[in-house]
Amino acid sequence: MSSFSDLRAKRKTKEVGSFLRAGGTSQFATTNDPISPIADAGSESLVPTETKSVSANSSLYRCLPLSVDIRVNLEDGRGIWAKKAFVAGDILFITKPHVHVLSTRNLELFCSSCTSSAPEGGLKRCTLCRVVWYCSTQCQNNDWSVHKKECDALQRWAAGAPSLDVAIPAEPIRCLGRLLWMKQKKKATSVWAKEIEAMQSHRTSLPPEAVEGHTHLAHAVVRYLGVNAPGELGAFGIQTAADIVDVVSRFTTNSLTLTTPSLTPLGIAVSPPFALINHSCDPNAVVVFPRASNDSRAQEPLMHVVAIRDIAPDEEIFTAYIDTTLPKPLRQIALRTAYNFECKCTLCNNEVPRDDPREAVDCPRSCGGTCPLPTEEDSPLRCIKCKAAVSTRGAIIDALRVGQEGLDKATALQISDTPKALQLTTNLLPILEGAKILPSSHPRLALMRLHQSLLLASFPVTPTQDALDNIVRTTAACVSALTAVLRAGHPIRALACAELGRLLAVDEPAPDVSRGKSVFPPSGPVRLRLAYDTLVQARSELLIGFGARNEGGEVGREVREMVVRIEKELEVWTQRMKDVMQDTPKPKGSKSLGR
Ligand SMILES: C[S@@+](CC[C@H](N)C(=O)[O-])C[C@H]1O[C@@H](n2cnc3c(N)ncnc32)[C@H](O)[C@@H]1O
Repeated sequence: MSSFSDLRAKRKTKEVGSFLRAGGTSQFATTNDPISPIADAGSESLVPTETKSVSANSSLYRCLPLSVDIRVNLEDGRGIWAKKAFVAGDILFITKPHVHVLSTRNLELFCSSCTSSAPEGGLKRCTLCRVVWYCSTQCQNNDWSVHKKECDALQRWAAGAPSLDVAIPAEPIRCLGRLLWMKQKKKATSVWAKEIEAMQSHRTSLPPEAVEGHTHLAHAVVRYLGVNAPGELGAFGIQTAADIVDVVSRFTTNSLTLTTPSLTPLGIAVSPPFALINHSCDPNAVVVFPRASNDSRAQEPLMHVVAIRDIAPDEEIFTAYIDTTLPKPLRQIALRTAYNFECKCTLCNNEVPRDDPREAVDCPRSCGGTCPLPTEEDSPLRCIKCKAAVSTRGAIIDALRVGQEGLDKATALQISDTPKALQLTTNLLPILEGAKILPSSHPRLALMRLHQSLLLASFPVTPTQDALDNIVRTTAACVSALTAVLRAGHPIRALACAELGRLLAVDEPAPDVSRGKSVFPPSGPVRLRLAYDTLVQARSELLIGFGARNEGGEVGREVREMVVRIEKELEVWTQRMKDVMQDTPKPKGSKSLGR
């Protein structure tokens, strides 16, 4: 079994300590925008009328395999479509982002080039800017052609910073800086630059609040580049104010979150081929950075787009830009503000499925049915199944409000003041439970997931059986709630299941074998058997979410090793039991079995 020291070693940095991460399931990082006719590879303007294939005359996006193509339609602009059938776990395509940067707090923990965590000898810092770190000389050399510009800019920025906490520019500024330096180096006529230029911009339809944000970002980027006069921006292909707004809008609409193989956010990436994929709240594909065993370290980060359900030929491929565990009203707000569109996916189009587990309370008579969450202007609430009236509408609305406020506060405090954040989640969860809000509904599920990650982050050095059982129970509750809202094989659900298996396999400080099977979590060999079954289930889901050909990615391979180890332990245990049975003297008159 795993020991606590193993568990703690895993948690040494909060980044790699857990298979789980709190928060959303967003694949895109930031955003904003609507649909404009888009120039294809040969800069031929396409006016979208009906769904139309554009890949035949395209010289761009060479990394896309023949099994998919780019089509354009009025509803959502360009998108990627399947040309053949795929099954869940198939890798649709693999690509390296055109640019990526680490978020500031990860700069010292991961290699800025290949994004691996520190090797045994530690990372080496660039001695000039003292901001970026590399795992090897090879990675430093690979990055130098862009970093040499970035290095000067980082030094200039630090010299002009009024205080230490703003001595490093925020990641959107650094990412846009790298994008523009690379564009300058590759030349505007390169395929690389044309792919960046072809990404969708929402410049002409930005809402006023987005314009303000874009303007701030544009000013900061210009300062970071060290540009003194507008004319100097011509070197980056920027001639007018509209051009710079386009650059920022393309970035915010199309950038995505760079993650570890276990989905912990690492920074931001921009990949034009991946940015062709449209959104659905019930996606058929995901993007992951799984570190396949055959991917070379120097090539990383490599993003893999993986089918999480079977996809038929001529079906559009969708990923989710936002957290799909959120209820429809919150998903719609997130998509409108960040991506400028109204989602009409299968999940949003259904006039809110009245029993959507993302937004429901239990039946007041506990008949097994549910009632949709109340809103201020709703008519009387009734259980969908037995029609019992809910008399606690005011209390539910209060619990939802308090839960959301507390979630925002605890999320903001999770790193700077973990104990306070944990106190908040501990106090809030019973309020939501008391109001009968389903564990899979918002904000209860988000609070539970945050609570779980805070428990893990503050796991005692020598935990008691109670502390271990408590985190196992919380993780099991998260798995069960995620199972209600995410399909089997979704990477978040798969990781949660792997985390539960791993925790169940941790050595118990004080096993109580008399506990019985009906108590959760069980103890002793029953617990070990449950750990085994949970890890086997996790592995089958990881093989989908992180790609079957990738063996479920780095986490899938780790889980397989755990399964093999536990299998051996179970064998030893069974053998010991047999030995004990054989050594036990038989009561007089009893017949031996098998004779
Ligand atoms: C990352 S881009 C996706 C590719 C984009 N359609 C294109 O033509 O380049 C994101 C933008 O595509 C559009 N989009 C994506 N999914 C959509 C959907 N489900 N419905 C409508 N528009 C969508 C929105 O304008 C969004 O801001």
